[in-house]
Amino acid sequence: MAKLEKLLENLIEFEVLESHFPTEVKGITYDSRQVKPGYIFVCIQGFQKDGHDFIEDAIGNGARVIVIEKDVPRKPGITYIKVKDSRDALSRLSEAYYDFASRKLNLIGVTGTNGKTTTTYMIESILRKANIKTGLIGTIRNKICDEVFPAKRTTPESSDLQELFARMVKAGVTHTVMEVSSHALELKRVQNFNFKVGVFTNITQDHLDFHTTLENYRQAKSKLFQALTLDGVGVINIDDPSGEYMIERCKGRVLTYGINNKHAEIRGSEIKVNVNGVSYHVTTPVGEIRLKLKLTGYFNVYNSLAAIGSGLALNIPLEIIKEGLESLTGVTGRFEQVDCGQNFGVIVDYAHTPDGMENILKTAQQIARGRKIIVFGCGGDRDRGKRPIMGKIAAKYCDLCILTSDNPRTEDPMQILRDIEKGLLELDQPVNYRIIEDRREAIFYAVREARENDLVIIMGKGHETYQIFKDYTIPFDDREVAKEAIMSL
Ligand SMILES: CC(=O)N[C@H]1[C@@H](OP(=O)(O)OP(=O)(O)OC[C@H]2O[C@@H](n3ccc(=O)[nH]c3=O)[C@H](O)[C@@H]2O)O[C@H](CO)[C@@H](O)[C@@H]1O[C@H](C)C(=O)N[C@@H](C)C(=O)N[C@H](CCC(=O)O)C(=O)O
Ligand SMILES: Nc1ncnc2c1ncn2[C@@H]1O[C@H](COP(=O)(O)OP(=O)(O)OP(=O)(O)O)[C@@H](O)[C@H]1O
Ligand SMILES: N[C@H](CCC[C@H](N)C(=O)O)C(=O)O
Ligand SMILES: [Mg+2]
Repeated sequence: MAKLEKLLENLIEFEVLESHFPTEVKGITYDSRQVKPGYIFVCIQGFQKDGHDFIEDAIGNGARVIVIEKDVPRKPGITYIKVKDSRDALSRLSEAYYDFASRKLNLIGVTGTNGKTTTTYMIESILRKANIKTGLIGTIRNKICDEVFPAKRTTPESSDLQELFARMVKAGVTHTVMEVSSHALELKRVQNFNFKVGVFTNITQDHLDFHTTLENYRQAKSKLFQALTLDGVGVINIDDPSGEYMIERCKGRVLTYGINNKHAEIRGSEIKVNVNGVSYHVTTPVGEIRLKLKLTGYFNVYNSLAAIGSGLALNIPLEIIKEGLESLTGVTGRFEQVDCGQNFGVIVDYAHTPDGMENILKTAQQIARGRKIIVFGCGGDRDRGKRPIMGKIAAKYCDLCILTSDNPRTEDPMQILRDIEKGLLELDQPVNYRIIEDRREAIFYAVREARENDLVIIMGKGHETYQIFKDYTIPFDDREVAKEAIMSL
């Protein structure tokens, strides 16, 4: 509970159009359906809907303070506050409502097209090894110490974040590691936050439906490095073509990592990838270590170098960093093996971008002893440009490609598959492929086709336990379906 007057001290540029002070505030939200008595309702003009259209619902649910960007008919007994930017106001009001919880935590933010979830898991493991009480926010789940909470999106809305932070502070958490998506940076979900560490993994094509150009996408990502604390550190991949761009925009100290660039301060070498993991050597400004990760793939060396940089930025000893990384056994739905004793391999992975896919298939090539069979699709209502590119990559690396639905959302599933097929057919060589729209059938088909030593890669949905169609969502878990398919042999 807080006094509205107190919260308004944290707002800039606002006008109280109608006031009924003093007002006790019992919560704050941007969604009329979440309003409870005594809540502030902040109206956001979104991409699909306009929050101003739901003011009546919000008042019906008990909102007594309405934050607006444009003029609306007023009702007696209700306080109306007009602001220039509702998303900014949401962030500022909730920051004050939750007693500036974000400032009481050491925030470690990870951004980049691929590797955010994996890197946050690695950093969490290091922090825990150092006996630090941690919070985690990301695609798979949110965590406060050992307590797990479901995640709706990669980076929640600002008020939901502040609420989580407040619970973290209450639980004694001192460090919070979070994924910071480009949507979050663009839509001000992390506006006014100060990050102690900002990590840049990489930028490759994705989300052009939202950002329209790669330049806008890159610029959105760079905002994380402008939001560092004065003593903050930007941990930046300088093998990535956008690394330099992030360095130029980094407000704090820079710590670079890489494999190819000999100027990288944290540098991996002597990399050996095998089916159960990867081993390599790392030089850092404070010493050298040999590492044996239980996660496989060349790309995971990059993720771990980012995690090492974060650990060093937080003054964690190298030995503890090594222990933290080596004790991580895997990340749900990322190169996860499904083993029911069958004589071929089955991997479930979350690659959903051309770069992620290429990385996984290169790893598959390094470890596979037989044919590679891929089952994948692309999400609807997301970047359409990546579809043919992914088709082409699949055809280049795999002996059999099975195109199937991912989350079609509001799009026609067959149209998505035809978009992928276009790329698949661009290759000069003949491609062995099938289109099976139903994902369950597709997985069963792949498993039935697999012979001894083959590798079936079921890609794109990883940890997801649902499939989203236009008008409904069904429970769906690639790992469970793969098990059923194997057991049916
Ligand atoms: C493009 C995008 O990110 N959109 C998000 C954004 O939508 P929006 O602001 O346009 O909102 P809107 O749906 O048009 O509605 C406008 C306002 O009316 C409100 N409303 C709406 C209906 C109602 O009955 N009552 C009501 O008050 C809404 O709560 C909202 O405040 O804010 C909404 C509320 O928080 C989000 O649900 C919505 O996420 C959509 C569903 C989404 O799919 N987002 C994805 C793309 C996303 O954010 N992904 C990133 C990263 C992905 C990655 O890691 O690769 C993520 O961080 O998860
Ligand atoms: N550093 C990396 N470079 C390229 N591909 C990667 C990297 N790390 C992971 N991947 C691939 O991308 C997939 C997603 O990885 P992860 O979940 O860690 O990324 P993310 O950035 O959190 O994704 P999202 O944008 O959905 O939150 C993995 O399953 C793997 O196939
Ligand atoms: N966080 C990513 C995940 C995509 C995963 C894929 N299964 C899809 O639904 O497109 C996104 O929202 O673009
Ligand atoms: Mg993620």
